[in-house]
Amino acid sequence: MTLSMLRSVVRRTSTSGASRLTRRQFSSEAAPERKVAILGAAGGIGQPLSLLMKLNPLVSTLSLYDIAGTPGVAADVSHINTRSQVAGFAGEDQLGQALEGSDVVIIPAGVPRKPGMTRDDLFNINAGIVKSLCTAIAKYCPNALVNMISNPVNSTVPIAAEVFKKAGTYDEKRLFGVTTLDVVRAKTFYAGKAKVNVSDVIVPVVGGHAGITILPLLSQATPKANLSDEEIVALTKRTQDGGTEVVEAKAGKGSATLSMAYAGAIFADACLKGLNGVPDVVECSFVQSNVTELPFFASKVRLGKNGVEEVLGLGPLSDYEKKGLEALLPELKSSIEKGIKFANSN
Ligand SMILES: NC(=O)c1ccc[n+]([C@@H]2O[C@H](COP(=O)([O-])OP(=O)(O)OC[C@H]3O[C@@H](n4cnc5c(N)ncnc54)[C@H](O)[C@@H]3O)[C@@H](O)[C@H]2O)c1
Ligand SMILES: O=C(O)C[C@H](O)C(=O)O
Repeated sequence: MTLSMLRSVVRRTSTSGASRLTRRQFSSEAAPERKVAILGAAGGIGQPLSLLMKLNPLVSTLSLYDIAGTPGVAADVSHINTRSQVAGFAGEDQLGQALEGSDVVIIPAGVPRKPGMTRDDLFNINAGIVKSLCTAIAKYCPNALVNMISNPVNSTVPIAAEVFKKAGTYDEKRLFGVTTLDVVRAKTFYAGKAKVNVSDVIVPVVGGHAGITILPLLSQATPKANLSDEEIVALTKRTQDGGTEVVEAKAGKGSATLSMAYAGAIFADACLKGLNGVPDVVECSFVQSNVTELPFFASKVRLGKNGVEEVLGLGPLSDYEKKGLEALLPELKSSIEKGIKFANSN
């Protein structure tokens, strides 16, 4: 892959074409100073995500944090010929320094699934990791936009919200569960079935980020295609099971890392564009929401200078999607409640 191909990754968005404007609007010299911190930067997602964020011209400082291994990752990516200055931080005593002044904090820290596990099986380990990292975010960069990748996202986002509430720093506009990989998958699978160019495809994915809580709205997919009901069901299920497809193929060696780094880079890029005032930046994300009766829900979100500018509604749903929505609410509710309970009792 050439450098220009890699760079083009960060110029794309999954639900909005508007973000393609960025490189025209901000040359790297004119773009504001932006610090991005990656927590878990030495991991399977963290390393390729560090590479992709190093290629993003909107980043001026890239801060790579992990419990170990980050000085090496930082030294490696720092030799790449792009704008940002890179620094690696390892161990808890360097976490504050890693976070201070961050505009965007991306969190892929935590354990991944093995075959046979659900994302919820990661809760016991990852909930504690997320809680301690968010406690540090509240202390060292309370105004940062937080991009939560660590699973189970349906619970880790509510945990983060509770930690920030307790610290008195919670701003619902600044907390995001990263569900971009579901959109990336839905686009790829839809493009294959509809026989259209994937770069032209738009598919919103709503709900949450686990199994049936992932609901691609294929009735709203464009370019339009004449797919049968069976094809819609199969595409929905494949999108819902996309993570498991990768976990099984990796056969014990973890879950999606490369496609997740791609998705995480798209979402972080959208956050930076929003912060920089680029208009009409829209991505799907799991955020505090009034779209359903649940306190958190993934849907299209307009990003702006303060983070979430507007949580967009669902739009018209097919009967199949209405049933999918009804079915996902109880599971999503219980995952959200589990996160809230953990944060308040530990
Ligand atoms: N949201 C999504 O769509 C999505 C997609 C893929 C994976 N994930 C999740 O992302 C997480 C990471 O996956 P991975 O494949 O990169 O795992 P990995 O094990 O390869 O890397 C995780 C990294 O986190 C680090 N870490 C652990 N505790 C930490 C702490 N307290 N502070 C900082 N870093 C810490 C580890 O040292 C490791 O380097 C998993 O929970 C996985 O389920 C989410
Ligand atoms: O499936 C997983 O465990 C990782 C991630 O949530 C994914 O969707 O790939």
